[in-house]
Amino acid sequence: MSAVGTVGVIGGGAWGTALASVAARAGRPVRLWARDVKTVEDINRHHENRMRLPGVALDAGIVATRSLEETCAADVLILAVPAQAVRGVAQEMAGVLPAGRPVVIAAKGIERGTEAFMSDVVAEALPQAVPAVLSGPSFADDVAHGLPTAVTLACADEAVGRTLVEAIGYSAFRPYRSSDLTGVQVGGAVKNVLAIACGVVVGKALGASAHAALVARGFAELTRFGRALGARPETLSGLSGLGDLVLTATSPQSRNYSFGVSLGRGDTVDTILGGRKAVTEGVWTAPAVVDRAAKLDVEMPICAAVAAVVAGRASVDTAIEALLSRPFREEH
Ligand SMILES: NC(=O)C1=CN([C@@H]2O[C@H](COP(=O)(O)OP(=O)(O)OC[C@H]3O[C@@H](n4cnc5c(N)ncnc54)[C@H](O)[C@@H]3O)[C@@H](O)[C@H]2O)C=CC1
Ligand SMILES: O=C(CO)COP(=O)(O)O
Repeated sequence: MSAVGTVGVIGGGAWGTALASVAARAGRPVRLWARDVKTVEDINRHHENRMRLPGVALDAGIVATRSLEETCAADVLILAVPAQAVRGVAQEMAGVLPAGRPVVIAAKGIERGTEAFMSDVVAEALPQAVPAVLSGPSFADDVAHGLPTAVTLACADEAVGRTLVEAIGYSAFRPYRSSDLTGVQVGGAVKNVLAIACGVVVGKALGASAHAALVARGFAELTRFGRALGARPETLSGLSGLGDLVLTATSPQSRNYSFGVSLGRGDTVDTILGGRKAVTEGVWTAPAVVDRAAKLDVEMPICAAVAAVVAGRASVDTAIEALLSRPFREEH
């Protein structure tokens, strides 16, 4: 792959907007596709995404558009819509994306119904793309404000991976290269589900010891699942795995964690989701993780508890009771 000129970002949410800022800071002309007309107007007129990333001044070189074709003409694409929307958007892109273009998947989750990882969804819906995955501990707000961040960027083709790192990396946004797409996606998907569980523990005031235990046992689940899928251990304990779990499972800035805190305080799933515009990926990925893990015969009791609570099959108290009643066992 030759040097990168323009970057096209697909998705006008907080993360797409933050990544557009990153690419602009890395010196790339950026085109950002958003479905929502108000977002497009906002970015072009006011250089701000007031709906999804308020208070962040955007580089005037970022041009927003509703034309997928225009955006897909860029040298590199970043796909930053919510995980459950990736297939539909990728199918739309299929008609306009030139062959051989790298598509960096920035969504974190597993597709419901198929239990597919995002790179598999893209491989099916957008076969002409060269898939890559960007994931790691990185809140959109931090990244957009230029605070230091390190992430993992995985691509099976090493040369393309290097070019992508050069295309979007700059001093405060540091992508580490990897070829382990599976491992990177396992971390990004599972940590959101575990962050909900950790939020519940905090919302119910079960104590810092319980919170730490849940992070560690959650990481054991994430690792078991990843190993069964062929992920590399060093990926799971790296930025996109343990790194992102630590961030998301402990910070009120996280939408998944704060969703869990509200659940723990007694709010219902419908009330919490009804009151927020931003996506809470763990809610949608929890059942997909559990179904995929069952097929692999991998035990994931914390993820199963979250899936049961969000589906209304168990109350928070019943789910906690069930976890605390499990037999004692060897630690692994
Ligand atoms: N916000 C963050 O700090 C980070 C988010 N991510 C991931 O990025 C993905 C997107 O998240 P955010 O941008 O934060 O969400 P958001 O809730 O801020 O925005 C979602 C955007 O997607 C658009 N959208 C929804 N369905 C769509 C569809 N079918 N077609 C086109 N556009 C659609 C919405 O209009 C909205 O602009 C998620 O998978 C999330 O886990 C990853 C790292 C950090
Ligand atoms: O993925 C993220 C940070 O790395 C964002 O987490 P939330 O979606 O929970 O806010």
